[in-house]
Amino acid sequence: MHSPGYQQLSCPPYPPILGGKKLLQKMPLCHPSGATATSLSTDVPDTECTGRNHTEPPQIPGTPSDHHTHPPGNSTTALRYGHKKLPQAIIVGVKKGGTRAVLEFIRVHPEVRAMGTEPHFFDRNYERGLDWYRNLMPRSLDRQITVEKTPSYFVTREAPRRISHMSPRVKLIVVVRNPVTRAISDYTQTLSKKPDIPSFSELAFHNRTTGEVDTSWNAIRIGLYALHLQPWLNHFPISQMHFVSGERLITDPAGEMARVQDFLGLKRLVTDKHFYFNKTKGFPCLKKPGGGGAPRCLGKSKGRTHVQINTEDIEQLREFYRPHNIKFYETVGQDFHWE
Ligand SMILES: Nc1ncnc2c1ncn2[C@@H]1O[C@H](COP(=O)(O)OS(=O)(=O)O)[C@@H](OP(=O)(O)O)[C@H]1O
Repeated sequence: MHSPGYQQLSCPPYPPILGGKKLLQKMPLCHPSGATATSLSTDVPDTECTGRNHTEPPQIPGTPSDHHTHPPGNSTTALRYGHKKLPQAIIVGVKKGGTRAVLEFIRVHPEVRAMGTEPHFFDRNYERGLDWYRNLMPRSLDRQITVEKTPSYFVTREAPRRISHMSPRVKLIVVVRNPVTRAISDYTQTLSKKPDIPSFSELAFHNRTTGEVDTSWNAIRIGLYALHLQPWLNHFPISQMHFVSGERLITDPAGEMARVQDFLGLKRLVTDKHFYFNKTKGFPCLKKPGGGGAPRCLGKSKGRTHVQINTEDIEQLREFYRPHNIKFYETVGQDFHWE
């Protein structure tokens, strides 16, 4: 996890919120003390190392530090001679899909510069303007592309219009995962912060006996991918969107990242040589390039043990999502095999 300094928050505690479901909706995020932004996400590049502690320093927008990036060979050059650009590619979703893994893996590429934290510009900070947004980005050389990730964009109604207004040619990456597993992952995360919330089943179903699913609960609603995709298609051709399988990202990270690099028009430099399977974590992790130093796994909040949910509930949710999944597969022309 992050260092204590990273976790220190400068805003007051939230007022008590009544009702379990509200507790599970996204609340405005506090920011690390000293940050000038009010709503940068706490989903930071919380990579952990095998062998030594490798916590990254806090990101303070607008300061000329290089912690936005991992150090590929030419990052120093980019820092000295580069300039801040609006992103040419954005990982727009989905929450708990595997977005941090894609960002950390793609930023290994020497032609990629990435912002480490989530700026939440197109949902929470839009009124701050494009100059504010650009200033958050790391410096990059002309040939390098700038990438950011904010998974809540995918379910933000205004985001497609706002993003296309910024740049109609921006490339969009969506990391999708079985919506049932995604919902359980989302709930597990909330439960870890608020242990007193109602059970998953109480929140997921209006009526447990009839199996009527409560689509107003965010953890369920986010998984209606076909629904959320429609507004994007009013602003972007589907060819400008790339869908990463959150499942394959775990079983074959190099394969998924090859497709991401192709989509971004990058040479396939992030390959199977960069990954190893960490048995303790149960996930692929990054090898340290050149063999020196420690390898890097994502942090403890990535790859949590999920809350146990009874099989009938899971089966009912699978049934519920099936037609939505099929519509999604048809729209994107790809079968993710979530049945
Ligand atoms: N290599 C690797 N290491 C660790 N975790 C990995 C990896 N690849 C994918 N994942 C999956 O990423 C899930 C978290 O998704 P996100 O990063 O999108 O979460 S967040 O929305 O930013 O909070 C996280 O979900 P949980 O397993 O539920 O914790 C992981 O399953």
